[in-house]
Amino acid sequence: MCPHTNGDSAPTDPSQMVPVDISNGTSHQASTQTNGHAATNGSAKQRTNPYAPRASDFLSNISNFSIIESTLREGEQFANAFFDTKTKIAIAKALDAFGVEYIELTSPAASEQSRKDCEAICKLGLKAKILTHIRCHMDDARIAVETGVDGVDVVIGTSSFLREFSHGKDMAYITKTAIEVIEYVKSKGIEVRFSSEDSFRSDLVDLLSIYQTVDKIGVNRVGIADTVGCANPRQVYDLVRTLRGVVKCDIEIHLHNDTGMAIANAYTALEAGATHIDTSVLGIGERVGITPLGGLVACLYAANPEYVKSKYNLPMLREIENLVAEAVEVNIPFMNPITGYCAFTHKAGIHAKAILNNPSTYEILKPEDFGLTRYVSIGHRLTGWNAVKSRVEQLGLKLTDDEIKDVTAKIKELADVRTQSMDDVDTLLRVYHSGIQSGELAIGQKEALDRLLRKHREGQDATTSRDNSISRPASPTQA
Ligand SMILES: CC(=O)SCCNC(=O)CCNC(=O)[C@H](O)C(C)(C)COP(=O)(O)OP(=O)(O)OC[C@H]1O[C@@H](n2cnc3c(N)ncnc32)[C@H](O)[C@@H]1OP(=O)(O)O
Ligand SMILES: O=C(O)CCC(=O)C(=O)O
Ligand SMILES: [Zn+2]
Repeated sequence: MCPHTNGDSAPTDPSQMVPVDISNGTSHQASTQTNGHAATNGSAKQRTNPYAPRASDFLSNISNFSIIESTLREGEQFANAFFDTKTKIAIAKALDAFGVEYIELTSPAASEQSRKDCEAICKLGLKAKILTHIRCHMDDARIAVETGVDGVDVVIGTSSFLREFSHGKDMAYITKTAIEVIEYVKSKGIEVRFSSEDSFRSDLVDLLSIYQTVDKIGVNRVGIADTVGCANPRQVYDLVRTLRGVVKCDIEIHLHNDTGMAIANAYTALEAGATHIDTSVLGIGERVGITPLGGLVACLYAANPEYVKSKYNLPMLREIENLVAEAVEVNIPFMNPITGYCAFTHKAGIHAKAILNNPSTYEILKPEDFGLTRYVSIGHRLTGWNAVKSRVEQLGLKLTDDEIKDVTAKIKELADVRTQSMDDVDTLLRVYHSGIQSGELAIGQKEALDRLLRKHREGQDATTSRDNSISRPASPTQA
């Protein structure tokens, strides 16, 4: 496996982790769901979460949205990205199998190979609709409609920065060209979207006026773009909501992550009435990229798990992220939602105890819904006797609670020097258990325990060196 990618969301040394068996009646399923947040069934009284998404909000599309997956367009703008045809096809097929509604491809005007790749992906017969992304220009539009795409995403900058320093056109020219391009694409019987680049630094009157114009001529969607990642959730809510009152067509949003707001802004856009969200796998794109597919899915799953599970093949997420990470030669970030390597590993004793009783205490996402495993880490000084007890039971050892507390103290003493591997902990538990069984050990007899551990280690060293002398095979190079 590529060193950059993830095998599971567990730390690289699984020997330090206890996989938690959720089939023992302590799973999320044993709890009840309240607005996507699980509440315990036991003595704890259930209350409605006042901060949960309000189903009564008639504008909200939290449970009614489409993803426009732009790894093969915005993602190709990531500094490290080069996708050959085979890789593009593999990514497109994986995204389709995951269930995204749209796949957006680089402009066929960018290069001859980009055009051929666009045609090749259109011919795959995927369920997802294939879009390409072009400048607001008739030359690009003519090339795009010939590729076989299901729709064309048209964009042009409307902020004074871009009008002055990018294309140099005024709003009258932009509006006239937009109408020409939209009508042309529509005449070919395919979808068309019009987007203003750098929307959050554009004049609101200019924006609403051009969106209203293109809505009237029958554009399928209008797009808002936070091209420089400057927007905050409140600004996103205000702009989307205002636009919702002005156009009848769908509303797409494209959010850059320069200030870390891309997921929160996407969520807010849906609450305000946006219908389509742009994503890329791992968020790759220009600079630090855009709303990541995995992070958005995590956020929307937390709001409505059943809806998200019904739309997308969630266990595929890890595979898709690994595919793209490998293609662009980056690591999966350790703090990535869902697939970050510690995303479902619990460490502190207080957390571990509660998780073992009911995973919903410290998890908003169920690892099993993403084909992943929950782990409890116990070989460290923050561990507690409840976590150790769970391991004792997994190993089939019989110890009283007081004995488990006693051996937990030993784990902490050892872990004050260095973190103990799972093998270290298991050995200690077994030695402790056999000492208790044989009567060589009683609670609190630290020296006796140290003696037993030393004896065990010496016995092991002897076995290992005997084994080595008998069975160590000659290495291939020596043969
Ligand atoms: C915010 C975004 O991510 S938008 C999408 C970005 N995507 C891309 O840029 C796709 C890859 N780009 C390319 O391959 C090339 O830039 C091409 C083929 C599109 C254009 O290449 P060139 O003709 O060599 O122009 P260059 O890239 O230097 O400059 C962009 C040109 O497009 C014009 N332009 C920029 N944005 C737009 C727009 N939205 N609509 C119409 N024209 C535009 C500029 O004025 C400039 O025109 P000029 O040739 O008269 O100076
Ligand atoms: O077409 C769009 O809506 C967005 C274009 C883009 O990538 C951006 O503005 O950052
Ligand atoms: Zn972008």
